[in-house]
Amino acid sequence: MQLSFNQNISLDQLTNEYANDKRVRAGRILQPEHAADIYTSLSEQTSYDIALVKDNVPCQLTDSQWRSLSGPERQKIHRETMQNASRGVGFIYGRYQLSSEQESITNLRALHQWLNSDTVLSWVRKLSGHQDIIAASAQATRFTPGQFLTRHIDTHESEQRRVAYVLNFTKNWHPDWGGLLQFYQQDGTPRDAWAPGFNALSLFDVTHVHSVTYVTPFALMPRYAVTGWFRATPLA
Ligand SMILES: O=C(O)CCC(=O)C(=O)O
Ligand SMILES: [Fe+2]
Repeated sequence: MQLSFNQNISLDQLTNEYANDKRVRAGRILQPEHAADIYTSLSEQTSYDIALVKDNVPCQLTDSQWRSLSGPERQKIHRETMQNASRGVGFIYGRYQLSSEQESITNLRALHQWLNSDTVLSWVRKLSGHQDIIAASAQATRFTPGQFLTRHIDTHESEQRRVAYVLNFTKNWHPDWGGLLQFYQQDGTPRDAWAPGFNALSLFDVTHVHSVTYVTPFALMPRYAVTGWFRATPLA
């Protein structure tokens, strides 16, 4: 599968919008049949680790690691996650890091290659003004009820991230289910929030303060996305 932008979107218009506030989002970004294939991969072929903060260190537990923990060990992790979150720290969500060289899930490999294509990288360079962007990292994420990612910025010293992207693959998401990409002013005052869509792209400068709000217990489906950063360093 060779991905491409949906012909109906205007990249120039998105470039102009980004200039206002270093943020832009667009629906129907990929050709619909390609978005459908990626959704199938995210919902049926991807096994997600649990990303969380354990003993004050961000880490990932595989499904089997999680299942091999005793009840009290899981409760301890849950308690730490909740205590951190009460102070606005930490996260818990499903995460699958795409391998840049040998990604085995074909549709996700195609997506990662497309994100690193000249077409996409040169557009993001133009849109953001960051001429030093040379690569895009990528991870698949799944937020299920009770999961969240607290307020943060995405700057990263060694990766030299410039622009964050979120490609959402969530059909008929109800905004009351949470899982919103919430933006904040620097002092923590909430700004606007973007609900996840299907085949929808959000792009924002890594200095924007943001979070993924708590996915409520009554959300009827997981929130799937492919996210990452356009960066000035090569992928490992
Ligand atoms: O999934 C999203 O909407 C944002 C994810 C995010 O902020 C991150 O991974 O740093
Ligand atoms: Fe982020």
